[in-house]
Amino acid sequence: MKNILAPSILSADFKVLGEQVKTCAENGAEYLHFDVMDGMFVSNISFGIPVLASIKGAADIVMDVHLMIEEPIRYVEAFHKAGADILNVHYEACEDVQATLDAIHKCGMKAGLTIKPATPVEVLKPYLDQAELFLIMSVEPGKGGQSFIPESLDKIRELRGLLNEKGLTADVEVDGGIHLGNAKEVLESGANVLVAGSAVFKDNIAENVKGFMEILNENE
Ligand SMILES: O=C(CO)[C@H](O)[C@H](O)COP(=O)(O)O
Ligand SMILES: [Fe+2]
Repeated sequence: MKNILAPSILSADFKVLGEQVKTCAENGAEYLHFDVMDGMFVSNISFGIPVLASIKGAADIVMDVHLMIEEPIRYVEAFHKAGADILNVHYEACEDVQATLDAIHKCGMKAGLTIKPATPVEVLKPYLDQAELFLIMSVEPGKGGQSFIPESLDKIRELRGLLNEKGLTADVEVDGGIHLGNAKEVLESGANVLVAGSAVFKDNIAENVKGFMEILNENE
């Protein structure tokens, strides 16, 4: 299973966003994690459709969009048009999860289904063959720079186990509090896509991405 780094631009320097995205891609990051917050599902507001459309051309990288918004089905088409490749929606934010995943697929995007730290993996069972990616939040969604919740490791193991039982090879992505010191154990638990915001965009971005790529490649 391919291991992938998804730098979260929530911690980027927006004055030079395009350059920083290019640095991530040039040093091995394959996904760019794009956190959208609506001030309702989470209390913060981040950025949205025009920013995505604008950075789409900055580098050759898969746009992995994490929608922390209520009723994301309303915006599926708009994010597709702006350049999303993978659209992650929260289980907790959808009135009709299946209809939302279907809408994402209808536009030709990959679907990601996301759960918050307090939501059990069990709720994903009906959708295991309905999404290409499952995102386990390892912090409370809403802001970057928080500490990894250790119980997330059990959730990752449980989810990978359920997928394996069914012979499914979906991406298991983990988001929140990931750094060079805990990346290996997150991968060993069964994740293959690591989101990292503050650990990538502090100090030397190229060196940080290279450090993650080394761990990702060693643990494939
Ligand atoms: O979805 C998110 C927050 O809601 C971010 O993707 C996440 O927190 C990444 O930031 P960091 O690596 O600094 O924890
Ligand atoms: Fe995120």
